[in-house]
Amino acid sequence: MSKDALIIFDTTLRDGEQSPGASMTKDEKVRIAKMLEKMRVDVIEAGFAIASPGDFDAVKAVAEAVQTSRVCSLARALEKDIQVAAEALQPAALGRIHTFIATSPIHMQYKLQMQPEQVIEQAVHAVKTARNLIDDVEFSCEDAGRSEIDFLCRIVEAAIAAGARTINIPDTVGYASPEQFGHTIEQLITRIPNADQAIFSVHCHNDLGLAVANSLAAVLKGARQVECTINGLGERAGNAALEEIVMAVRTRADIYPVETRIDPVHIVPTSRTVSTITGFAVQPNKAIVGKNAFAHESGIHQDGVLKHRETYEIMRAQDVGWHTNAIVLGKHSGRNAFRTRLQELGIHFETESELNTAFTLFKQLADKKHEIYDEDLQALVTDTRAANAAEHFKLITLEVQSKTGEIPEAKLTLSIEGQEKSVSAQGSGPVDAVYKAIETLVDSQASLELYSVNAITSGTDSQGEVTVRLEKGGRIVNGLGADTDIVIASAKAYINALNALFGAHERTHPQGTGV
Ligand SMILES: CC(=O)SCCNC(=O)CCNC(=O)[C@H](O)C(C)(C)COP(=O)(O)OP(=O)(O)OC[C@H]1O[C@@H](n2cnc3c(N)ncnc32)[C@H](O)[C@@H]1OP(=O)(O)O
Ligand SMILES: CC(C)C(=O)C(=O)O
Ligand SMILES: [Mg+2]
Repeated sequence: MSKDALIIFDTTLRDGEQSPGASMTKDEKVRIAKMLEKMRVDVIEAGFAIASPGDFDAVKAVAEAVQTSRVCSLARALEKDIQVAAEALQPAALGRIHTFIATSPIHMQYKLQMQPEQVIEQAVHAVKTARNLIDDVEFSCEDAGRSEIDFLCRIVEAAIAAGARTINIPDTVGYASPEQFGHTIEQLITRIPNADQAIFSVHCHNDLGLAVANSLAAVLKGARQVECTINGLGERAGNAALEEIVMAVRTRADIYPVETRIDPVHIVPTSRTVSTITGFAVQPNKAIVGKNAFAHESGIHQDGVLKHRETYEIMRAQDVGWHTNAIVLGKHSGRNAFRTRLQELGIHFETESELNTAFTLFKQLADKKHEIYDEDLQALVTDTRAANAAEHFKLITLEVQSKTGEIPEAKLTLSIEGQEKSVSAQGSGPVDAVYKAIETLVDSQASLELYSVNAITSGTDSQGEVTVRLEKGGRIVNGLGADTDIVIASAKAYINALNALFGAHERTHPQGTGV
């Protein structure tokens, strides 16, 4: 089936900038415009030239910087707006003036305070004025989503006759529903006698979360330009998201009879740039560009993806500019994902029982911590190996009391060669109390040469990793312990060092003395 071209009109720099707090400088607009050009966006609406001297300069700068995409400026249906837009677009290799006027009864009566006939007259005059200045003129019926169909047919026919080559039908307040909006487009295209002389475009807002659905419904009924923004940025709840439109028509080529020129590999980098410049974070579950859009945490999905990616992915992460999809280890993960990640990290267990111990420890950790990072896994492997080694000393329970103005106290139960022993001790701090309690039971006669704590990853739910170095009679041993509770990590590290000191694998300093 041969496909029609779907023109992608990006208005991140105009409607996107109308989001409160999203305004951009001239240089920022140029930076984003160059990325849009690289992505092969057909039309870039760079701003509303009459809005301010800064926006005039920005439209002009984008017009100078961009060569292969068409650059557009918005203008009310007023001569002065259109003249200023044309002036800003002077340097453009390919320019477009986009003029508009509202067509809904509520806008005409209360905002414009004009009769419908006057609105048609002003629209025609605006289109003619623009056509005298530039070849490519787009006309929009603002609030078309709430306009009467007969009036829309009349004004659009007049605008086409006046020279508009693109007719844009905006759902300005995001009121439309897909079936109804598709029907509106279908009626306009079939009822307007000169409809074949223009490309029909849609511009949908997301007040009911339907911007993309409405745009795609319109495409099915003959719209061949979609106005959209990166990350769905835009007035109020935003506009249709460019990345969703582009990937929907590409992924469901079986449904949509159109194709875009967009190179989707630039989508994620552009999304990030827009987010950084505007300070509007992308929600993690946002389609295509959200951090979780290609991430899998649950074991059944991970197992499926590892066996055959398409079981849970309808697009390739790399196609839209992600480095890769992601298998995120967490409490819902299964053995297949766990084993695969360990293999990628070069960690191999000798026996299935070691892997099982590690998996049990991993699940315990995942209950305490949202996400398990590679560093967590490495610490966990140390713990597993310690847990599987023949141990003299094993931590059974630990309770620490630490209160402002009171001396910290640790109550500890250790298994020493299979026999459980309990003790309490006080210390200058919680860790000191724990170490005194351990020594009361073990009496190792070793001296503590080093105690250090590191957060393994960032965040307050990060694991603390404790390293302890003990020295006895010239023998030096290190112990490691990791836990989300750093006092427990400290106890584990100390006991791990004691096991090394009294076990078969102690490490001796080459000189046999000191550190
Ligand atoms: C749906 C949309 O996204 S439309 C675009 C919205 N974007 C913006 O408004 C951003 C840029 N806007 C601006 O900087 C300013 O509003 C300006 C420079 C355009 C106009 O500023 P002001 O002259 O001070 O007018 P103000 O904004 O207060 O009111 C808008 C005027 O334009 C009129 N108007 C609104 N739309 C149109 C139109 N499409 N064609 C002609 N006149 C229009 C209004 O009726 C009102 O006229 P009035 O002052 O005679 O009552
Ligand atoms: C100016 C027009 C196209 C607009 O942004 C809208 O109606 O939402
Ligand atoms: Mg809009």
